[in-house]
Amino acid sequence: MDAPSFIMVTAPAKINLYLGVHPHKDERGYHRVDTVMTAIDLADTLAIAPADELMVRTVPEAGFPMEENTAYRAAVAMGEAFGREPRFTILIDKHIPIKSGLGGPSTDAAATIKGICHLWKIDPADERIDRVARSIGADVPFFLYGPPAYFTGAGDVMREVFRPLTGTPVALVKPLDGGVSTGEAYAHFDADPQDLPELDPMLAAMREHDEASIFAHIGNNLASAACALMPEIGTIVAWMREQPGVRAVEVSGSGASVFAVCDTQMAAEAIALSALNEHGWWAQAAKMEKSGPNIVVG
Ligand SMILES: C[C@](O)(CO)[C@H](O)COP(=O)(O)OP(=O)(O)OC[C@H]1O[C@@H](n2ccc(N)nc2=O)[C@H](O)[C@@H]1O
Ligand SMILES: Nc1ncnc2c1ncn2[C@@H]1O[C@H](COP(=O)(O)OP(=O)(O)OP(=O)(O)O)[C@@H](O)[C@H]1O
Repeated sequence: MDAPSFIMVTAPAKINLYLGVHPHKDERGYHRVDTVMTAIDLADTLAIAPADELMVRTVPEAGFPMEENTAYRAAVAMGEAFGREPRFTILIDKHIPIKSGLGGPSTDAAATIKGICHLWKIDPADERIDRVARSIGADVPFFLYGPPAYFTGAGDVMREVFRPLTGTPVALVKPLDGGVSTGEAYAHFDADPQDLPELDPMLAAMREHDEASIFAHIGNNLASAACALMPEIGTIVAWMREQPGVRAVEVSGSGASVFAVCDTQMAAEAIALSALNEHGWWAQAAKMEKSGPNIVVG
């Protein structure tokens, strides 16, 4: 059988089990951040095929120019880093909502980088890859590594990898329309900085794979900026805390999504259903995953 003329790459979302934003910034204006992230099984899918020129399309259609798409920017950056022309058609099936704090733009970029590595037969461990990833966005390196991990620097420097929490159920809920822009959330944080949640107990719990302790130490000091920019997020947090079968609730990254770690998949699905039916919010049940983007065809 002939090899397929395209590859398919899954691009899973993430949630931040811990996010601690420090008040000081680096020379680029990026905040120092400590974060523990895990991938989840809500995913975009990318089809990447060799073509005459670089073209990126999304379904549903994006309301911004293709050149601004992180997948396009990642392909251009790969071309520059490896001295080749990135001639591909990239079709992205979008399932991860935009401005949701679930890392959609970043995972699409990481999936593009992994896909191009595969097509150009580049070792993904090549040192140029990490630089390309960081040039697209702070969350992109996480998606290249995959398992739950502790990142520091601007949230783009990997410090420690942990055992996956694969299969742990989560309910995701966000306001139906709109979201929070990451840049605006950080700007709001500067105007009203918040204390750091405790990091060491979370890292110890991740090392010991102690689920009860991990979920007891979930925290995010960017959450109040997200809630200030979009007060409905605070309503969702309070509502989710009252739902049965919930172990922990937190805003993911810069919002607008809120996640609840649940006892069972059924509890996560019941929460998603009530959020949708009773409040008209966007909602989805998901599970924690063990890796970032994966090539599934090709
Ligand atoms: C909120 C998180 O998702 C938590 O994982 C990340 O910190 C954000 O990662 P991201 O979406 O990949 O962010 P980027 O696209 O790199 O940055 C968007 C904007 O957020 C702000 N930003 C981002 C990361 C960081 N450590 N400090 C910042 O101040 C900057 O204004 C930047 O222009
Ligand atoms: N592949 C992509 N998918 C979605 N949005 C993209 C993509 N590429 C670029 N964008 C731009 O990114 C903007 C959203 O980025 P932003 O970082 O604010 O939100 P996010 O979806 O919450 O991502 P994150 O969780 O990484 O912070 C969109 O409004 C759009 O203009």
